[in-house]
Amino acid sequence: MARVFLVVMDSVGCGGAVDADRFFNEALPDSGANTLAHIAQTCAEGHADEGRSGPLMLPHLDGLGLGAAVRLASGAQTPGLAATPTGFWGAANERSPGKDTPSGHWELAGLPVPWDWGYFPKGSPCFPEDLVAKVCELAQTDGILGNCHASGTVIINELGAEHLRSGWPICYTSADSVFQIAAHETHFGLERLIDLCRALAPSLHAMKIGRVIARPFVGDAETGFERTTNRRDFAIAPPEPVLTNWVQDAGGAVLGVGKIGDIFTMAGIDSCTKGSDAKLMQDLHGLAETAPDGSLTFANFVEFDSLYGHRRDIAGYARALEWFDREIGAFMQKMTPGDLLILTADHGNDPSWSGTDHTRERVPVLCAGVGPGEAGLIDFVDVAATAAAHLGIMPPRGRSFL
Ligand SMILES: O=P(O)(O)O[C@H]1O[C@H](CO)[C@@H](O)[C@H]1O
Ligand SMILES: [Mn+2]
Ligand SMILES: [Mn+2]
Repeated sequence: MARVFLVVMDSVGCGGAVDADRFFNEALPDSGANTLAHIAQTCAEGHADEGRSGPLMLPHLDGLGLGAAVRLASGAQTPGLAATPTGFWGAANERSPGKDTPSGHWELAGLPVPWDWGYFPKGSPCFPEDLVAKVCELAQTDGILGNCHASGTVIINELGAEHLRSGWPICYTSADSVFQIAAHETHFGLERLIDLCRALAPSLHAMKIGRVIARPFVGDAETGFERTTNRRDFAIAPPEPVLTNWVQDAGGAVLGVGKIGDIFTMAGIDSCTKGSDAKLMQDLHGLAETAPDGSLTFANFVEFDSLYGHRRDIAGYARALEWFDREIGAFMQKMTPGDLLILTADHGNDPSWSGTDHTRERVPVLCAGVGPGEAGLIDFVDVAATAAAHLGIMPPRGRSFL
């Protein structure tokens, strides 16, 4: 019996990317950004004690080789992460010209991004007039709000009241190839927001903008505004078959957990569950019991990134890692002979860094169900090749490191 559980810890990078100097947060290059090392160092200094305390405690992940992977990737100090690995571990470098979620996931699934993504310039307005006109026509509004680079939680608090008054959608972007629309779930309407994003997506994809994202929120000016989990992403489809297709074509079931369905536009995916990370973790535990022989379970846990990395919340990120570590320890107890668990990440999002955008970093690659052993410094596509080879599939790209 062979099964693969490929689990992406969104944004849990480990520094050391060879081209970090070509990626930026505000005006600062990402060289030196290191999500895991900087969290571990801040925890050890006693400066990340909200809702937790002391050095970063990740016994299961560190036991597989997390600290060793950080040190290999970047040479950084990893206080608290000092175990001798019992898993099969390494660190992977990304080649795609992008440090966002689709770039990372496509490449982990065997397809480096074959084009340059489109981006919107800094400043305001940042969107072309014809795009703004199209939004207004589809939304039936006289204008849009935002029209700039922004953090999603900041901009709804700045413009939420104005949005309720005018009814105009809040449109913003980031350092990633995204066009995001925030709108109130009841005042603007959730379905209306999702329909608007769906209708806009083809024109934005033609500009090589990777995703149109609906960002619904609730609340009012007095109590404050808060995003809901009803986010929807309309992404460009991968232009070539990826790991999910390889497995499906070989007759295996492909079970998505979390954003995976959106990221791959359901290409090669039989079913996908959604919800908070806590709910997704229950789904993952359930799949340990039910995923069939020959299957790929492909999961993404996004809250490291969306709740803590972009918000530059070091203590929150540490809490999320410690929760995940406990859960993954319980998951490993449920694994049966022939199961391969691969834990990795899609990019960095160093919560100690300047700005609010992702950071270009290597990512840890940790395997349970095999080992112990060392994969060394590998490429993102080798993750796909390893997963495929474990299921008896000859990978068209990459090299299995097992
Ligand atoms: O600030 P928020 O809205 O969370 O946006 C973040 O989420 C986007 C999509 O994942 C990224 O491009 C980043 O800018
Ligand atoms: Mn991501
Ligand atoms: Mn992100």
